[in-house]
Amino acid sequence: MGQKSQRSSLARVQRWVVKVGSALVTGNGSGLDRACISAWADQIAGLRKAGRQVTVVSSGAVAEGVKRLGWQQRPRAVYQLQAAAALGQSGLVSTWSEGFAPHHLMTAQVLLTHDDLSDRRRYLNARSALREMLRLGIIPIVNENDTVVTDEIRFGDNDTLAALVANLVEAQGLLILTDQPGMMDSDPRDNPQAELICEARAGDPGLERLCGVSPGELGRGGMLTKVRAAARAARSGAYTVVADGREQQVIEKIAQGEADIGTLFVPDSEPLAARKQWLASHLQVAGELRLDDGAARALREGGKSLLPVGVVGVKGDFSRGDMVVCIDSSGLEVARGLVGYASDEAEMICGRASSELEQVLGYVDEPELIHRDNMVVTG
Ligand SMILES: Nc1ncnc2c1ncn2[C@@H]1O[C@H](COP(=O)(O)OP(=O)(O)O)[C@@H](O)[C@H]1O
Ligand SMILES: N[C@@H](CCC(=O)OP(=O)(O)O)C(=O)O
Repeated sequence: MGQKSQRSSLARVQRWVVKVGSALVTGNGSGLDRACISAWADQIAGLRKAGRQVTVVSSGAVAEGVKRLGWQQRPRAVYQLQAAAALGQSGLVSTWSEGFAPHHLMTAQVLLTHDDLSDRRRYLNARSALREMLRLGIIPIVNENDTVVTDEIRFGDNDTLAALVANLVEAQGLLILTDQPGMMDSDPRDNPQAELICEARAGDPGLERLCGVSPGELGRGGMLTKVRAAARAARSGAYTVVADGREQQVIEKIAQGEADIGTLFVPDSEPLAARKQWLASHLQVAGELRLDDGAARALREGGKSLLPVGVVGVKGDFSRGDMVVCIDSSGLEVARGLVGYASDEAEMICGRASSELEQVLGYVDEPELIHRDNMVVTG
């Protein structure tokens, strides 16, 4: 596929994660840039209005805290960074909230540590809380919980955090806004002649060599963490775009699939295949569905969705969207996937025809218990 068609796929992305770096958010450390934040909020509100979901990952807590304290430079001591982050974060989140207020959109502060995404229970909590916020039309404003992190549980940079959030909410697009037009063929701070790379393959090992060694004065990761974030986001099938957050209507243009803006990192495999791979290896299992022989065969041989009628037993306490394993009558795993109904609902509808769901539950979310797009056959 050519560049144009890949770009135009961005116009179909329904769920975005938009990450903005410290230098941008704080006008290069001179204090929260209300005009920029409000302009991004306007564009994100436009996406919401069109029925698209957006999670914001915003850096800038430390830079803003340092500015408010009147310190001349970023401190090194962890306790000073933590104090600065706590101070800056409250200003950061209230400025985002003011930006969305004219659009009557509510924001919610979400502070995460690495542990939250590596521990199964906390991972599921973070996932269901974020998905519920998106469902309710709230804009989550995510940052690392800098005030409590120690080195072992630190993401370290928000590019990594944003990619993990993209995996978590199953975003199809990750937009990383920074202070450069995109990824250049060398670090523009060392080489003013550096040229923009319009499109690259996410995960291409050659890309890392084109990244300068250190970030800007306020940033944490530089381009290297953005390139790695693109590779990570691609594992769940997401496109990544790195672009200049100061460019007029940047979010809108990218979400419309406009070419010639920023760098597009294209996932290696088709989004669905990548997502299935990720499903198979990255999510913790929350429950189990026992299938009858017909259903086990339909999944293994027919590539079909799992319908409630083929399920004979439900184990575990899970919510809609959680990962469950499907087991055949001899206890062997057949498949795993994201379940369409919570465990109490699944118990009520198992063994029933899809046409009976409304009568049993009083509503129908979808006729399948696990849609084939959300499932990977494992045995
Ligand atoms: N190949 C490259 N293309 C663009 N920027 C690069 C490249 N290599 C290194 N950089 C540096 O990365 C910086 C952006 O990263 P960083 O300072 O961490 O910003 P942010 O706060 O947006 O995350 C740029 O200002 C640039 O100097
Ligand atoms: N959590 C930190 C951000 C760290 C970070 O990654 O910054 P950046 O490289 O500017 O995205 C803060 O809010 O200050």
